Amino acid sequence: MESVIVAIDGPSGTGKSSTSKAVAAKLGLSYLDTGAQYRAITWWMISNGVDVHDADAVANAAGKPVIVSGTDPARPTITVDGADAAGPIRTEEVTSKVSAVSAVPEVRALITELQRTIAKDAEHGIVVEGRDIGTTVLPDADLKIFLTASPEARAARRSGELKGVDVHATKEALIKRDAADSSRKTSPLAKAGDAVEVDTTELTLDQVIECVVTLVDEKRTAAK
Ligand SMILES: Nc1ncnc2c1ncn2[C@@H]1O[C@H](COP(=O)(O)OP(=O)(O)OP(=O)(O)O)[C@@H](O)[C@H]1O
Ligand SMILES: Nc1ccn([C@@H]2O[C@H](COP(=O)(O)O)[C@@H](O)[C@H]2O)c(=O)n1
Repeated sequence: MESVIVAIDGPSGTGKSSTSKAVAAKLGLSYLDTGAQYRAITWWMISNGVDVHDADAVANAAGKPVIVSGTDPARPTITVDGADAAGPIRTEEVTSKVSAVSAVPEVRALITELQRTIAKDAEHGIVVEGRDIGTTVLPDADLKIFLTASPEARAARRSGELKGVDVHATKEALIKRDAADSSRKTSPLAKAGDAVEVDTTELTLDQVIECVVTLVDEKRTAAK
């Protein structure tokens, strides 16, 4: 198996981005952060005065922004209408509104199409991380991983990133976002039936990376 497609899904803060970037870099693969794309379209909606809780308004505007993702794991990029969106998509406002926008079927249809095109064009293969990659976007991925971790571990990790942020409030916000993402009708956050579940609660990031690299190697060996 020359080119390999790896799907990594899971709830917020389980280590999807950190793991996917490192695995892609180690194996010479491309990397796609699909959460960044949903954040980018949310940022565009906010910036253009679209009420994110009005699903019809979001659906009508969904085709307007041009979202481009750079897939080098050493320097992933995201632009909206040509402007760098890497900073603005990480604000508290975008984080609190992204689940409403990502639940709109028209948004998901457009972004899913974009994701499939990027995966198809990745010459050496790609690691794609998100919530519905193994179930919907790339159901034929060579390897599917579903990362989990306790809410306490995830909140502690996030609070470590954002100095001075209250761990309890962070935990509640994570739980709320996961509940919204898991309960939406279209393509909810879910583990694919054939995904390997890795509980990262007691693992270091390096151990998780090693685990995924080993699983990819096993797949490649089995395919020879
Ligand atoms: N196994 C681990 N042990 C300790 N810290 C970790 C581990 N995995 C990731 N982290 C840290 O946890 C934080 C969240 O990780 P990351 O952004 O990769 O999660 P995520 O699943 O992509 O989150 P989100 O879905 O919200 O974007 C980062 O600061 C990262 O360095
Ligand atoms: N495949 C995906 C990926 C993400 N989402 C939505 O985007 C939000 C932000 O994701 P992060 O990984 O950057 O935290 C997430 O909460 C989902 O609402 C999605 O729907 N599908």
